[in-house]
Amino acid sequence: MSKTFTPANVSTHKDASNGMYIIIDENVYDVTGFIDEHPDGSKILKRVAGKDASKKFWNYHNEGVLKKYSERLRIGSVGEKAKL
Ligand code: HEM
Repeated sequence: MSKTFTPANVSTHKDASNGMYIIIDENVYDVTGFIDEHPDGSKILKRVAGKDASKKFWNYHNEGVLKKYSERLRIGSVGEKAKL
């Protein structure tokens, strides 16, 4: 299932109480259940929860990482209007 989120909506998902979402390019990922598995640790991911992390993501990963994890973590995309 794919939803459309506004950046403002994603920004409310910044800690465990409401789930942790991050934006990479035009997509939204729910990393709540992934944070403790992240190979470089949870801290760095918690710091960008609720935000657009595209620049940082592409500093450290390649397309293959997104391909591998998209099916599990992608929950939708960023659009002008939230269709929740
Ligand atoms: C959907 C989100 C993310 C996924 C699925 C993910 C996955 C991974 C994986 C699989 C690795 C191991 C190295 C590799 O296979 O390339 C890794 C390393 C790393 N990740 Fe992430 N990551 C995510 C988001 C982020 C974000 C937002 C940041 C920074 C704010 C970050 C920072 C790092 C760093 C610094 C490393 C270590 C790179 C290195 O050793 O060269 N990651 N991540």
